[in-house]
Amino acid sequence: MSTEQQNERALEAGIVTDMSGRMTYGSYLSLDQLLTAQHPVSVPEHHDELLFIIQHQTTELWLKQLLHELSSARELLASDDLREALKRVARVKKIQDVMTQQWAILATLTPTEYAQFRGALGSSSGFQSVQYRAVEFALGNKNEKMLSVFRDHPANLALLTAEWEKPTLYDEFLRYASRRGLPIPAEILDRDVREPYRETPSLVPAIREIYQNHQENWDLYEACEDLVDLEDNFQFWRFRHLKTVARTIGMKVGTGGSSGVGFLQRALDLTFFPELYTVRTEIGG
Ligand code: HEM
Ligand SMILES: N[C@@H](CC(=O)c1ccccc1NC=O)C(=O)O
Repeated sequence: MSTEQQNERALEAGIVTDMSGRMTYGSYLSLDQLLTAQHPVSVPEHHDELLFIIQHQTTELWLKQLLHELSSARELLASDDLREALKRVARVKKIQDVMTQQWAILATLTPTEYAQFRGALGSSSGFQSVQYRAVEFALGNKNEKMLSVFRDHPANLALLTAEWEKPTLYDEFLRYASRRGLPIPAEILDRDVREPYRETPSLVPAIREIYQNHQENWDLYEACEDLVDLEDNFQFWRFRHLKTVARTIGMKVGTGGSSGVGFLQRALDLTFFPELYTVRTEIGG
């Protein structure tokens, strides 16, 4: 009887099994490091703490990719390549979908289970995620006060300070639109990019022009809708976080010292691209 008939696949003669001195799957991906970087702190170790760690680590990996794509999108806009920039944004949107869906896994953690190891987490909190904060900054939610959280970690402080000083994705988009001849006001083009982006009524006519004459401005029109998708997706992530927190710790204060649910609720009032929403009120008269 052949091995196939015994429900076992035969290895082909060409398949490399002597890996000595070669690049391997594990070495290329640094799996020895990645898969030994889960260190539960509960004593005795709680079964569900591994899930809690992996959910955060996978999110951090995706945040790293988001930063990579967003930085590239900004650079492409600065070099007038809107089409390529929108490819980056398309990928960002897909990653956001995965990050939002991922909450469903952590939602299987019951309040009783979480309470059994929450105490071991001390004052650590997602509030201290430097990559999350960098993504918020890249999208326009700048907040100088956040830098102090990282004052004891020079590399993180440097990463976030660099992000704080950079124009946001929206800044780069509006600069590009200005170069394309749209009437972007000087107060936008000259704004201090370290400040949170604030709604600017004098920008609305330029956005209205894009939406009203969308056939003539098709790529800009598409870009605006992509940005709205991106903001939508970001809010979905925030909302799932809030709802997961509510079902897991109720109205308890957070380990990071905030009020918890109330603090997260207020993040839902923040907007990255306010004029893209304002224009909707005016469309169609
Ligand atoms: C049971 C699971 C979770 C609970 C109970 C929880 C709870 C909280 C609370 C209460 C805060 C407010 C800050 C504080 O006082 O601690 C917070 C902030 C935060 N958490 Fe979580 N969290 C959970 C899971 C996650 C996961 C999986 C991530 C993914 C990285 C995450 C990322 C964040 C971020 C980025 C913030 C800051 C949000 C902001 O500044 O608006 N959290 N979380
Ligand atoms: N802030 C959470 C703890 C928490 O979720 C957490 C703890 C350490 C590292 C990341 C976390 N995730 C989100 O805040 C709490 O208050 O229970």
